[in-house]
Amino acid sequence: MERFVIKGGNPLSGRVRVQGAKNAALPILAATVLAAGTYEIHDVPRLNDIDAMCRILETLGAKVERDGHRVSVDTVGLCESHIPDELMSQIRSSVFLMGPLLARLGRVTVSRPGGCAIGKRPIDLHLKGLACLGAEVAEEGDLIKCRAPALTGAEIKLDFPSVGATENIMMAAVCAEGETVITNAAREPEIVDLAVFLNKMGAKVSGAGESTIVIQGVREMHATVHTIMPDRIVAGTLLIAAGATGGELVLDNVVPENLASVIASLRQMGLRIEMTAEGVRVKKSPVLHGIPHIMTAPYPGFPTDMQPQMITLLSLSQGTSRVTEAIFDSRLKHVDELRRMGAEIRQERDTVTIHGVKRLTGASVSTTDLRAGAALVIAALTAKGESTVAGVEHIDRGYERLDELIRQLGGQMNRVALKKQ
Ligand SMILES: CC(=O)N[C@H]1[C@@H](OP(=O)(O)OP(=O)(O)OC[C@H]2O[C@@H](n3ccc(=O)[nH]c3=O)[C@H](O)[C@@H]2O)O[C@H](CO)[C@@H](O)[C@@H]1O
Ligand SMILES: C=C(OP(=O)(O)O)C(=O)O
Repeated sequence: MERFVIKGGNPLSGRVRVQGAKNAALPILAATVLAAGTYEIHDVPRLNDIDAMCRILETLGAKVERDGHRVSVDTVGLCESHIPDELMSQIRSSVFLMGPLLARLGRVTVSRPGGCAIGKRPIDLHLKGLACLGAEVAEEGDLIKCRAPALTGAEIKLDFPSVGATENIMMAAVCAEGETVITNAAREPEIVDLAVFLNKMGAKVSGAGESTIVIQGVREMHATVHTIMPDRIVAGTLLIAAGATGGELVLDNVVPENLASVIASLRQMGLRIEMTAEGVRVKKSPVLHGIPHIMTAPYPGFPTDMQPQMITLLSLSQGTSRVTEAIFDSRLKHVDELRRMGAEIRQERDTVTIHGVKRLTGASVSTTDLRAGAALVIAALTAKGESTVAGVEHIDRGYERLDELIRQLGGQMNRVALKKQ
């Protein structure tokens, strides 16, 4: 086990190329199962979640080779349709293999997926969608067994625009007989990247990025080469880290449109953000102002994955702000930890009211999820004195070597092994 030891007070400044997106790389790696062949995927971030996905692909019979950010996956020998529980429970994205395995092998057996502990995360919409395409879904104890000798296109209206359900259904439908129409689909940019990948494989997916996605089933698909889109959440986290520490950063490999709601909020607070040819630049701002109310929402709304980092920044901004978490039912666990660092935050169910303070104070804090961890790291980078952040393994799920990056930008952050008791 490791923890981060952070000494606050240094502004983060410099230039960074933002990593490829975890939430695009994971479904795209799962999609390699759809057609036998050797895929080459570039800009895959080096993260715990990617390691876990590669282990699952190997367990299914694929060969995976990694060289830095390049991953090659050979799915010719793929034959296994059961993902063991210890692998399923390591990541949320293990669930993405259901659709592609059903399409390729006609069967799949899984248990409940893991992922960040941010509330109840049922998979009913995934299962309903697969059933609409003709899969027989049986729950036996902890196991979910799906069979579908053939999948048939269908009209599927999602009760909520779930990112994972949209992706799973898209992957199951690409080889189904006939047309599938997904309405109330999620519109996240990672869904567009997945659709681009599937279309390079020979699929016919249109409308990704909009609420209605239409998929014409095809008989044959093939392996391809792809570069993963930039990680909008990592970019947003770094913008907030620069703003909170009073630094100036240039971020390359950013698609500013994908961050529109975050950039709009940061500008409203007084941060100066400019577009560059490669991405964005954030400049020092003398004063930051609170925001009356931010509510998380499906894309293009304010992302739930940026909510914890935003609460840290608002804790250091003048005036009173409110934030409502409307996507997950237990994603405010960082609030207690930020209070221990001197933040003035009151919580009422899923809404927090924040009274900005001038400075936070170093403390020993701990995280049980990825973005809450990022929020605590940012808080520690601004705080007076030293902080320790435990739960580093959660942060490593989504941020590639965050400690090295922060040091490169002038912050004082070290990874320290916890002594065995
Ligand atoms: C690997 C990945 O891409 N993870 C992202 C994905 O997670 P994930 O795909 O799990 O998120 P969803 O969009 O599915 O979940 C959103 C909401 O829908 C509910 N729900 C979802 C599925 C279902 O079958 N039934 C159901 O009720 C969830 O409990 C949650 O309240 O989108 C989330 C919302 O933007 C992000 O926070 C995660 O970073
Ligand atoms: C919640 C997240 O990830 P996951 O869905 O993989 O748990 C996240 O990336 O913030």
